Parts: sequence; structure tokens; C-alpha cells
Amino acid sequence: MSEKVFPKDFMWGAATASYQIEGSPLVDGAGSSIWHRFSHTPGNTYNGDTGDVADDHYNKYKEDIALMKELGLKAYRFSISWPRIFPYGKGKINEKGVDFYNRLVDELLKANITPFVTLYHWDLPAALQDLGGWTNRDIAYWYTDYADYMFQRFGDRVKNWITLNEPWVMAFVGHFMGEHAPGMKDLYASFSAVHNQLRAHSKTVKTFREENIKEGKIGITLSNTSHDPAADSQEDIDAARLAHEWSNYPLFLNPIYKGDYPKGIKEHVSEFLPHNYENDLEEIKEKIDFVGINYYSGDLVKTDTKSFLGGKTVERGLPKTEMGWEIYPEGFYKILKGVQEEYNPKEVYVTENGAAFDDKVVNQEVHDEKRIEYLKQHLEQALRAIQNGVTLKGYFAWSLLDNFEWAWGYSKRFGIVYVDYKTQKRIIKDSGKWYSQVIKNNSFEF
Ligand SMILES: CO[C@H](O)c1c[n+]2c([nH]1)[C@H](O)[C@@H](O)[C@H](O)[C@H]2CO
Repeated sequence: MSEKVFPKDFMWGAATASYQIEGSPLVDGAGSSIWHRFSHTPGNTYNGDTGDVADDHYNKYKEDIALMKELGLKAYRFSISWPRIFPYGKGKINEKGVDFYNRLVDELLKANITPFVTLYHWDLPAALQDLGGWTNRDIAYWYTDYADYMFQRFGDRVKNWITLNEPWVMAFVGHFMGEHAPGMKDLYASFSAVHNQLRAHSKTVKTFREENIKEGKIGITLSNTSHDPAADSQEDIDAARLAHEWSNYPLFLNPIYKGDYPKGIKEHVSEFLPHNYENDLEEIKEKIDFVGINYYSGDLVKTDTKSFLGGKTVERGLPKTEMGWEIYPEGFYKILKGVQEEYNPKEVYVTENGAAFDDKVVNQEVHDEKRIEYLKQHLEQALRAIQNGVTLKGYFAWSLLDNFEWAWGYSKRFGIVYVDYKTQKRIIKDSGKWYSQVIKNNSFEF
């Protein structure tokens, strides 16, 4: 492999999520989700934006798949909206919801694009939230039943399955910071959500094995920020390590691969873990086929006894994206190398990497040079990771389309394709054209 070319058959893709692009949240029998409720609650999202229309992908999926084909994508990562399938989370099945995803999957296969399905990307059926949601231990069964039904209906055509998208964000941004659905601010609820997501994940992996899906693979997608110590002092090093164990892949991969929470979590915050959590660890320790790594940015951590987990983020003057996140490609390498060294997964996929910039349309074009530079710098680090032993098999740019950026609404654009929300017109940005060349050449240098 030349120093600038990715391995043969490297899986180049782009990613989206149901609530962020589909629109039509209650159409054709779909049930309400916690994000439908949260975004319709005044004050929760920028400008009061909701996912009611989004990119209207529910109706425009064929046009969007044609765009994917034009870009030359090998794979497409998307999520299934649980409440489209089970409007109340369990029990009654909504065949029209199943039908939408049947049509989507069949259209992808027709375009020779490999589907990567995320079973849960935060749009929990609202009816289950009324029963406690991720803080109710029974959700592990409700989720596994939903996942198993998806395996039975789609397992003949979908071979790559991701159980959960970023369980840390669901648990802490949704249950501690209150900035995401369901909008709670309860640290005990957060750790209960961590634990029940792990239980749901591992029960689902076991069920996946029993379904014996031919050539099927299952994994989990985890959020990561590269935390560097502000100074070469033991306090800052410890604070950065603890931030890593709490907010990055170790919080979930340590239980999955090693059968317990990370050492620092047990030493510093075990009081917040559910009572008798140890009884579930054996069951949670269940082999997976790949790890999905989401990476966007890094930060500098300084010891601070007044902060949660004894560390706070400090400035280091790096350039930032529209989200205010540092542009730190070196951190991408550190996270990829770290996960391989700490857990040695059989396969790793980058399931999200991308950036928001202030994109403008000029004569029906979008010249987003900053995004091209961001993607190039991060692909360089991904290739470096492969050359240093990381079993990286694919990369999904976040995102295919500009979309509903959660509490930021439509104010932040991550797409390699621009969406005019007034007309729903799509415009392939320069970054989309550039990425199309990367895929064609299997290299970021051409
Ligand atoms: C620190 O960034 C997180 O890992 C993260 C960033 N992102 C995500 N997680 C989510 O998985 C996507 O739904 C977001 O649209 C996307 C862009 O914000």
C-alpha cells in the first residue's frame, strides 16, 4: 500500500440519522419520539427548530440515494426510527414504517451501496420515556425485541448493524446536562442510562448471534474527544485520563471487552452507578465484531477540584469549527491508536467525522474549502493509524446532507451536500466533489 493510498476495499461512506433528515415524524402511523417532544417544547432548540420537515428524506430518499451514487459512495450509514416501527415502543407494529425502510434498503442495494444500519440514534419512542426510558431496566428487553424484529425483517439484505449511536451523549447530554432529549439533569439517571444501554446492547448482540444472519456483523458507535493534559503534571495527566475514561470509548468498551467499568470511574463516581450493577457485568461482556468511532475534536484538560471528575477544559488557541470545537487532527490518530491498543477490536470503522462551517451558496455552488482541509487533515491521520496497526476498515463522513443539528436546529451545517431548507434543493458542495475524488482514487492525494 503506497503511503498515500488506503487499503483495497476500504469502505468509503457518509452518515445520517433518522430524526435529523427524515421529517414526517408522525406520518403513516409513526409514534412520537422524545426528540419530537423535546424539539416542540419551547426553549429547547435554536429558533424553535424541529424535525417536522428536516431534509424531507422520508419523501426524497430516492433523490438522495441518486446523489450518493453520483458521489460514488460505497456505503451509507443511516438510522432506523424505532417509533416508526413500534409506535409505542413495543407491541403494535406499524407496517408502513417497516415499508419505508424496506424501500430505502432496496433502493440502496439497487445503487450498489452497502447499508450500515444504526438501530438507535436517540429518537426513543415517547411512550417508553413515559415508562422511565433508559432509566427503566426493562428497556433492555424492549430494545432487544425491537432490534430482533429488525434483524428478522432486514437481516437478509442488511449485514452491518450498529446497536447504539453514542450512548454517552444519550446518557449525559440527555440525562445530566439537559441539552438533549429527554432533557433531564440527574447524574444518577445518567449512569443508569449508561448501564441500561450496555445491557440492551449486549442482549441484542446475543440475540443477533442466535438469528445467525449470514455474513452479519454487529458493533457499537461511541463518541470521542481527544483529551490532552494542559501541563505535564500528574494532576493534569490524571484529569485528562479520567475525562477519557468517562467521555470516550473506555466507559463502554471496558465493560464489553474486559467485564467492568474503567478503574477511574469506579474510583471516582461509583456512587452514581446503579445498585448491584456488578450483577450485570458478566452478561454485558459480550464479543462484538467491530467498534464504531465518532471523532470531531480535542480539548485541553486542567485539574480543577471544583469541576465534575476534577478537570476543566482550557483554551490552547487552535482553530475552531462553527460548533466552537477545536480542529485537532492529531487527536483523531490518538483515539484510533488508543482504541486498538486498549481493546484490540477485530475491526474499527470511523462512523462519524466531519465539521460545521458557515457555508454560503454562490451561483449555485458552495466553496467550502475549510471543510475540505478538515477532511483531508483527518484522513491523513486515519491512514497513519492504519499504517500503525489500527484495523480501520471504513470511514463515514458526517454528514451526507446538512440536517437538524439537535439543539442547534438548522443553524449548523455539516453536510458534504448543501440543503436549501426553503426549497429542499440539494447542492453538492466542493467538499462533496472532493470526497467523491477521494473515493475514486482511494486516497486523499490526487
Ligand atoms: C462531540 O461530537 C459528538 O461526538 C457528535 C457529533 N455529532 C454526533 N455526535 C451525532 O452522532 C450526530 O447526530 C451529530 O449531528 C454530529 C454533529 O454534531
